[in-house]
Amino acid sequence: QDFHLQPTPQKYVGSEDSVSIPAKYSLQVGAALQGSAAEQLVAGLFPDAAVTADFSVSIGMKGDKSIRKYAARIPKQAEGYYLKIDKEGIVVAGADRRGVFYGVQTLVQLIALPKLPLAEVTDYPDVPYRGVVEGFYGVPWSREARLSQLDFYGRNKMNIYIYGPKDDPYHSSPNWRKPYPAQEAEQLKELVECARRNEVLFYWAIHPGKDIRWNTEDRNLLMEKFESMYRLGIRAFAVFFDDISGEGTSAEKQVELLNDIYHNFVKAKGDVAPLLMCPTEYNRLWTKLEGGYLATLGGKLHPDIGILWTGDKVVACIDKPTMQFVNPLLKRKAFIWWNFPVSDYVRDRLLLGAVYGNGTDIDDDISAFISNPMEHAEASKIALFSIADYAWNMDAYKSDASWRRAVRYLMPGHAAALQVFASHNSDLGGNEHDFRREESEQIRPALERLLDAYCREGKREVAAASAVTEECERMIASADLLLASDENPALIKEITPWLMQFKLLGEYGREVLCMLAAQCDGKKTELEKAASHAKALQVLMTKIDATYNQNGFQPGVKTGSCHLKPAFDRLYQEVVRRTGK
Ligand SMILES: CC(=O)N[C@H]1c2[nH]c(C(=O)Nc3ccccc3)c[n+]2[C@H](CO)[C@@H](O)[C@@H]1O
Repeated sequence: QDFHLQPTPQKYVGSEDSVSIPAKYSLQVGAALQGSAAEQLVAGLFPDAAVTADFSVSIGMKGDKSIRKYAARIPKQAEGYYLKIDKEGIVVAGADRRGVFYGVQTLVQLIALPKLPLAEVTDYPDVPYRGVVEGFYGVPWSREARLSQLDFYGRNKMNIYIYGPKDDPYHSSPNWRKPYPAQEAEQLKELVECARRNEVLFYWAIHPGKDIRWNTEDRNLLMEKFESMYRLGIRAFAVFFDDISGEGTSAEKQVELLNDIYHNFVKAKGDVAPLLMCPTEYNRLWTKLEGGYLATLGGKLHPDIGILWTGDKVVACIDKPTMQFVNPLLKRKAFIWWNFPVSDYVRDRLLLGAVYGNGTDIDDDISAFISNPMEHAEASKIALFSIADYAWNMDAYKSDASWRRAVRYLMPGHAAALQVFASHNSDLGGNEHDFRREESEQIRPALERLLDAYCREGKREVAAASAVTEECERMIASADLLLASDENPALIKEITPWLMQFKLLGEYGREVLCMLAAQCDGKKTELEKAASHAKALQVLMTKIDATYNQNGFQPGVKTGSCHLKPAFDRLYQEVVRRTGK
């Protein structure tokens, strides 16, 4: 099998045999699916159905007559589906509406193969809610980026998106009390419809805690804001109380507000998804058990209200002990808000590395696993692809393989080049949350051998030098290939400053290795030539760092900063020292 379904299904039984969908086929779609996203997806896949034909396509939900023969094969889990492809036809039988949609999404992937394999897929998600919270500080995503994200979530079986950009003044202070202006309102309506087409629950979050007053006026203003969002088509709501101080932090007042919203808005409307809240104490490190904040939430917040949690720290991987601490306090399964690949506290870096470190035994302990991504929407898809894979089927999750599939998914025509770039743009460097990621792992041993041999003994370890030189050549070529590519313009636009810096870093590394060779061989003229080029490249990297991405927090453009750049700088200094310059 030379393909991999995304996310990895719970059970796939395929065969080498295949079938071609004949020109004449019949199509049956269960009545309950009328107007659904699944029906729209199927209509695009099978536009020319005949009334009768030998080859039949049957798409239905549990209870539909069209798939009753397969009812027993439908998984009992919510959003599960059974998919069968044989010589006589295709069946997609879903446990529910979203399950049908996911079964059709899997069919879309199989139909895209060179040959449609005969297969049976029995599949369902491990985690009920899987998706994204646009919850970062910094430039909120654009309309185009959000539309692209929602389509991506539909294809990757993510079912939730929470709109909560910290720097949207109508989500947070000062304008959370005010309705959106007309243009923004229209864009939100458009997003809600796009989410529906992708079977994504569109949550709108409010962040009132910075200046909320616990009085009737603000209560009414908040309720009216929710009403105005409801009129835009939003049917899922959240209240965030993170990163605030003052009277907004009162657990009792937060509980009273949330329960009021639950009873008098969510239940009253009857068609609104479960209410969610982000607590002020949203991670273990900040929990003051003696203060009773979490105990108050756990004991008094209506049990149907979901409570978000970032883990043992603001930025931390999630494991069984994490959940064993928080769930008893909240008296419910926490709704995980994973602060990765968010980079709003290391804005000079791109976090393009693999998704790893979370427990694969926590599927029964969490009600959700949602990711807080980077302001770079397209680049975030590398991590989001794997988060979708992990949350759908934890047992099958293989971090590195998923990461490579994610890279290929984003740029199939330049996967090798993007993989080189991503492998050296993953660590955060020193940061306030002490959260680090692996970077440059494959070349790291050669770097260490090269450094050790030269810095300790003044020797050029030939094999290591050759490996590092080859990596520098790969860096230079990859940067050029990606900068010249028009395969994924949104991605290239986001990462161009880092690609420019990455190419310079590759050239710098190559020149430093020339310096080292010339010094070892006693070639003075070559050494001087390489040294002056390396120095010029240092100046150019400094200029890039001072020119691009000049945000007010962590300005600049860092790349290969965990192992590559430090090693090249160390070697440069050592050559200079050894030549007595
Ligand atoms: C729940 C949560 O993570 N809230 C915010 C958040 N808060 C923090 C803090 O570190 N907040 C903080 C630190 C010190 C003092 C007050 C607040 C990080 N993050 C995320 C990552 O930067 C950020 O994207 C997010 O909006």
